[in-house]
Amino acid sequence: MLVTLVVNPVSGRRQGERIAAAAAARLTGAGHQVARIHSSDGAQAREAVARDVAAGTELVLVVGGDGLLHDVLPAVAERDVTVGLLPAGTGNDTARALGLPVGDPDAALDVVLRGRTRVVDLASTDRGHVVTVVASGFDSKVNERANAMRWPRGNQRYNLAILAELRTFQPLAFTLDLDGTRLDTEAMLVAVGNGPSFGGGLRIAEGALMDDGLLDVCVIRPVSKARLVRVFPQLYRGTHVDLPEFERHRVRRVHLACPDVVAYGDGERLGPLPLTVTVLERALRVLVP
Ligand SMILES: Nc1ncnc2c1ncn2[C@@H]1O[C@H](COP(=O)(O)OP(=O)(O)OP(=O)(O)O)[C@@H](O)[C@H]1O
Repeated sequence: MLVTLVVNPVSGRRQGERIAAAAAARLTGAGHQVARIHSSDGAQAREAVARDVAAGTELVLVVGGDGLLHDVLPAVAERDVTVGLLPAGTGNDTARALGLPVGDPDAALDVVLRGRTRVVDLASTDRGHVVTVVASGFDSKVNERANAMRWPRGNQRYNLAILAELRTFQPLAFTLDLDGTRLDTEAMLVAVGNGPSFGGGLRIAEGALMDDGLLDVCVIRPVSKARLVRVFPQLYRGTHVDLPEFERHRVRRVHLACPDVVAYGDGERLGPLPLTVTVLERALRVLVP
């Protein structure tokens, strides 16, 4: 089989190179022909993948996190090619949603070599496709703050940004269009889930299925800051969906508007609202356990 290996050397704790080298050796040993893409950013990676897909590669193996897959989605969505994932990122929410082993590159490569495919939907916007969650509100304000900080690095930066945002955050006035029905609502955040989780296992859209032809629009209505801090851990279990402040709408298309709020998709900055998100059914063929 003709395999394209695309690697983000800076994903996670810079483990991409090591995982990619081991994968290339095993794939070659199993008789596959492996072409490695060398890129220094996501846009270059996307262009190179698009070239390989046009030239007939059969499998695009993505070694990185949600961000790298997000970057190459336009080159593989709705194309006659299969995508394999070797999770090497920080969050790896796509891999989690697909039930792939996270933190065990050998086991992830076993999945690739066994080759069971699943066809999943994508969330489509005019700023690219998203495979997991489009999020806007409290979380995107935290992201904006963290991205503007030079210090400290890693998780500590996010923790500081959360504390700073908690001090000033006020519920936001969203206007949503849900398959043609308008909803004006105050919210802490609005997340549009194709998959269930973002941010490394925060199951904000618990119950979202990646192949149901629908997007789960999840609204967290205003809660006090003390309650927000108290219920936050429930996001890791997905049990927040039973709270009275949680509201869900399953739709094919949603338009989100809210002044001074940006949206993130797959953890990458999509830009300021307004934004329309539409389900793109059966758009990605991916290897799963
Ligand atoms: N070849 C590359 N060189 C440098 N940066 C890249 C490359 N490919 C992608 N990137 C960028 O690196 C950033 C992080 O990518 P990635 O998602 O792979 O890792 P992560 O952030 O550690 O994981 P996750 O998104 O799962 O938390 C993304 O913004 C992506 O655009």
